[in-house]
Parts: sequence; structure tokens; C-alpha cells
Amino acid sequence: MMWYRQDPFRLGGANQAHLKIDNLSAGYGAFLVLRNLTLEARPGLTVVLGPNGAGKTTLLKAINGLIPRQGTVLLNGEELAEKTHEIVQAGVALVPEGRQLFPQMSVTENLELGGWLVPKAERARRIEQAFNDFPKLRERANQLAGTMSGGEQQMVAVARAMMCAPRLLMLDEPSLGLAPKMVDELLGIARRIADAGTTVLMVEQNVKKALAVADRGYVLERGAIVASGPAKLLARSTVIREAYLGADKDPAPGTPTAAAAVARRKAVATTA
Ligand SMILES: Nc1ncnc2c1ncn2[C@@H]1O[C@H](COP(=O)(O)OP(=O)(O)OP(=O)(O)O)[C@@H](O)[C@H]1O
Repeated sequence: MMWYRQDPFRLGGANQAHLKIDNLSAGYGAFLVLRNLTLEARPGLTVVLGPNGAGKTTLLKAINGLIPRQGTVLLNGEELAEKTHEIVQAGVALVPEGRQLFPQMSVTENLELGGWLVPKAERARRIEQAFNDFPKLRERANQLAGTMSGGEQQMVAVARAMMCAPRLLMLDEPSLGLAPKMVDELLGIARRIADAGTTVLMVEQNVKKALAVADRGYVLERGAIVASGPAKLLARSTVIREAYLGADKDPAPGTPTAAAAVARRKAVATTA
């Protein structure tokens, strides 16, 4: 049976998604990008940070069944299917990097395609909900998606994913290429979606702003987690400050963050 909820932005309650990943390995052919990765996305907003090529997109693709994976992926205690359409039916939606809208179709048509599995009346109701949640899109309902600004297109992509009424929404670099004000707006939307009851797992390179809206975070480097924790603590951690926020002080020797920083430097050194 297909699962969907009545009220895309306002679910709340008991059935919030909890994603648990254990020992996940995935890559492309013989090239393994992720090795034995362990990660959790609890109700709320979890962000995965990391430099280019760390494996962030690969992680979302592996969860979403776009590439083969090994290991355990549990959604509320149940093994998540490996085929993408079954994963969507289980309540997982991905907004890919680059949005992948249909540029020659209107906003409404893009939203309709996002809800094509849903009966017509319910689809119309969800489009109405999307226009309530994204008032800017109502004004642009008939505009071709390809003619919209980057930020507007990103909103369409998020609204289209919400047409499946997901329990878990995965966002791949929603702020990529956007002006600072738009970045704030998009990250604010991610926060609101999480607050309304959809668990959000977001990949971001905008470290400071992402940690400011997230509940928890992970730092991924060269396919492995090098730091994790509550977003507020992570923002103050040496790993993050040193590698991403421009701090230059070394951590106190022997601390967990010092160990992570050393491991990271070694990892970087071996690729240099
Ligand atoms: N289709 C593919 N075939 C082969 N290798 C790939 C493919 N896609 C990505 N890779 C490689 O996998 C590694 C991780 O890439 P991935 O896109 O997951 O990184 P990322 O952390 O999302 O980086 P970015 O922020 O640049 O998107 C990189 O070395 C990349 O070159």
C-alpha cells in the first residue's frame, strides 16, 4: 500500500521518520566511495557537511537506490527497499543537486509530475498545499520552470518532492549557486519542513548557515565520517572551525577533535 500523509507541511505526531544507517558501503563499479559508514537522521534536520568529492551526493544516491549499496539502511526499524520507486513509496524523497526540473514545463506541471502516483483529487489538494507553503510559486504557477531564477527553481524542486508527502526528505546542496538571501530562504524552508514533521537529511557546503538551522550534523571526508554531533557543538568544534570556518588554532593535544583534525590532515596529505 502506498503511504502518504494528508498534510504535507503539517504532519507532526508519532510516525516521524528515523533513518539509521550502519556499515554502508557504496560507490561506482569497483570504485568504493563510502566505506562502512554509520549515520542517523532522527526527526528534525540533520546536515552532512564535507568538501567536494567527499561522497555526500553518493550517500544520498545510495540511500535512494540510485546506486547499489551494502550494509543496513533502516527507516523506522524496517529495512529500506533498494529500488527507487519502492523507496519513494516508503516515504523517502530526494531533491537532487541541480534540481532536475522539466524546464519546458510550467511550475504546476512540474508539481503534477511530482504527484503522479497520487489520485487526481489528492494531487490537486497537494498542489494547493504547495502553493500555500510556497506563495511565490502560486504567483508563478504558469511560468516555465526553465525561465525562473535559481532560488525559485530550487523552491519548485522542493515543492515537487513534497508532492510525494515524504516522511524523509533528502536535499542535495539546496543552496548551491544561490544569492545569500535566497540561501537563507531555502535553509529556512528546510527548517520549517523539519519542524512540521518531515525528517530532513540535507547535504550542504554552506557550513555556517547549515549548522545554524540544523539539529545535528556529520562531517564527511573521503568517504568517512570524521566528526558528528549536535549542530551547535559541531559549529564550535575545532574540526569545523579549522577546516571550514577559517579558524587557525590547533586543538588541545589528545582531545577527540584534535584526533579528528590529525586524521583529516593525514587523509589530505595522502592525496596530495
Ligand atoms: N557517476 C560516477 N562515476 C564514477 N565516480 C563518481 C561518479 N559520481 C561521483 N563519483 C566520484 O565519487 C566521489 C564522491 O563524489 P560525490 O559526488 O559523492 O561527492 P560530493 O561530496 O557530493 O561532492 P560535491 O560537493 O562536489 O558534489 C568523487 O571522487 C567522484 O569523482
